[in-house]
Amino acid sequence: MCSAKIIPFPASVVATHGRSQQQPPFPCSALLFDLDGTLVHTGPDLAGAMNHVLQSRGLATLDPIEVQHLVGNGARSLLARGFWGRGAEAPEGDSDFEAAVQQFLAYYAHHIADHSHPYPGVMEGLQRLQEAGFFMAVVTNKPEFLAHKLLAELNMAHFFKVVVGGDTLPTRKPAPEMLYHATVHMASAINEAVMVGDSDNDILAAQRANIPVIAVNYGYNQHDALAALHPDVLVDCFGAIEGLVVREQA
Ligand SMILES: O=C(O)COP(=O)(O)O
Ligand SMILES: [Mg+2]
Repeated sequence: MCSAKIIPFPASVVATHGRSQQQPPFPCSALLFDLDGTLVHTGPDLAGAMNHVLQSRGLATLDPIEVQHLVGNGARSLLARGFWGRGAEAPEGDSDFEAAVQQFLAYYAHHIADHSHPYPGVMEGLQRLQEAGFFMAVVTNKPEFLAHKLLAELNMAHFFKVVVGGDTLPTRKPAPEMLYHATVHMASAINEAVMVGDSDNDILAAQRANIPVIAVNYGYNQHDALAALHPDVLVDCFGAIEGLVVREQA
């Protein structure tokens, strides 16, 4: 059984983001979905590409579970964390690192859907949400070409009117611009949108855009860490989402 838990906003969140708690179901026309850890379990293929790069350089490989906890800030950041540990930043102007990034991207692009698959209930849930008339977008920190490739290989591309990647704009999540961009390209408005994601970046981006955010705890971040960021609702499976949104008529 799916469950959805409303996370009460403390005064600090209200003061910082200027928004009082909204109660679901949220009236909206647009749903903005994070990709890795929310729609698709990509961890094993990301780990495969990471370990390919590490191995080719004679370095120790990483446990795939460890790699998936490093996902969420794009490919360069993932690789930097794989090389130097959690919290590491991708260096600028380091030609060796840039060569490793290209090696990672090339390998990952060829193996992007070897093991990756939508989480349980995602395909059916997206189908019902589309039939209910929601406009849907993917808003991911993954490079845009990889997001398109993954969605095409998993037969998911037809659900989405727009895909915004980590390199589509000069900024990426947790900045809110990707969310604005997605709604503009769906002929919707930001105040008619709800974000769904599995990480701090998704929750913060939604709070900065002043829109409701539903966090999922089956992805790459733990329940308690997510709850501490005060998403509006925290769910433990994708099927809970359709009970939390209601299609707003224009
Ligand atoms: O960091 C990535 O490559 C993608 O992460 P996201 O889809 O969870 O934004
Ligand atoms: Mg994610």
